[in-house]
Amino acid sequence: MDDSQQLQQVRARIDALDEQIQRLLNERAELARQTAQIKQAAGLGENCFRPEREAEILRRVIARNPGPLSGQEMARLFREIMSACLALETPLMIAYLGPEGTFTEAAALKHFGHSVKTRPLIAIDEIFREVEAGTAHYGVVPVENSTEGAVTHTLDQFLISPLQICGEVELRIHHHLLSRNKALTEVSRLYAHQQTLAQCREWLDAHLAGCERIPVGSNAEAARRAGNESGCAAIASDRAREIYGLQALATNIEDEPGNTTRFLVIGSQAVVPSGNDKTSLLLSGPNRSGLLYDLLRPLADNEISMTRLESRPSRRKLWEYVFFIDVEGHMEDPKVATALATLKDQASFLKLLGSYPRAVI
Ligand SMILES: C=C(O[C@@H]1C=C(C(=O)O)C=C[C@H]1O)C(=O)O
Repeated sequence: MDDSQQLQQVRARIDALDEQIQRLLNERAELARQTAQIKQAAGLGENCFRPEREAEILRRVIARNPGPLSGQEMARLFREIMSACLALETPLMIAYLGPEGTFTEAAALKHFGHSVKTRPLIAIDEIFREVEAGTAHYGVVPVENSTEGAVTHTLDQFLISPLQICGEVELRIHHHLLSRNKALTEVSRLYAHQQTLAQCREWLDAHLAGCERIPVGSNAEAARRAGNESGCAAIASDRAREIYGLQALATNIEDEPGNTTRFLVIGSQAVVPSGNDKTSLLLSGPNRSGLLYDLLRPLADNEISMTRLESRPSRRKLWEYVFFIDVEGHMEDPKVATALATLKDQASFLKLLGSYPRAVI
């Protein structure tokens, strides 16, 4: 058998497999549709998205995957399959911190897949309002960056919003220097979001020391401006480069190679346990010595691991703070429930922001 015959044979096998995969996908879609009908008949609401079920499916895909495709790659494919199946019913509407081309858009698509509808909004409080009003099923907002820390606008919204956290997304962030101009020497003004300027400070000091740095609302907005003005550049993503037709004068200019942003998915749904969850809460008490120690003791006593602690001004009294705490486990897990019951007695203010599956992909 010569090479071309061999190739033909292998291709014929691929074609046969593709046919099977396609048939199975449609069979799966039909079953997903049936579950949606059962849920609707049972009065479980028109939104059929189940974060805990999707997280379980993705974890199982990774655990049983023999390769050669990597577990993460396979999970991404299944992410899209579930997204398409769900869109057969009411496609989800996801509000995110825009404009188009932001990392928050990338995070929203990573979490929900590409079969959802998305709506870019220009401020974090607008996303909360849109989801509260029910015009979007979920919202996606940034909450912390591994280099620069908390996104305080998001934390402050949780003080006043009734929404729950339904999920988290982690995204590796790569920043590029984008411009209409062809050389670094032609650039005298630089636009980017404040956090991004901070994440690239060392690179900018070394390569664009004399350039004016102008903070703007988002990196996508920076890219839009760089597309309209000569002699300026933006720091933004590769997606923003495509959208605004810019050239990359330098790539991956973030100071920390592991630069990662964590996003939260907000909605009005309480998520049931998935088997690997986190719980977020807000705590505060009257300012006195040992307050934080006392507030954290019930967690330690119940062997609950805290993954994050952030403090913000309470906005009620000068030098009084609220603590944002993330712990491992679901609020229905016995140990977490015991700790929360004790905390409720001790803190003057306790607000549960939600339990949700840990990020899988
Ligand atoms: C199919 C269901 O509903 C939705 C679709 C899923 C899927 O395609 O696998 C999984 C969870 C839900 O978001 C279900 O609950 O089983």
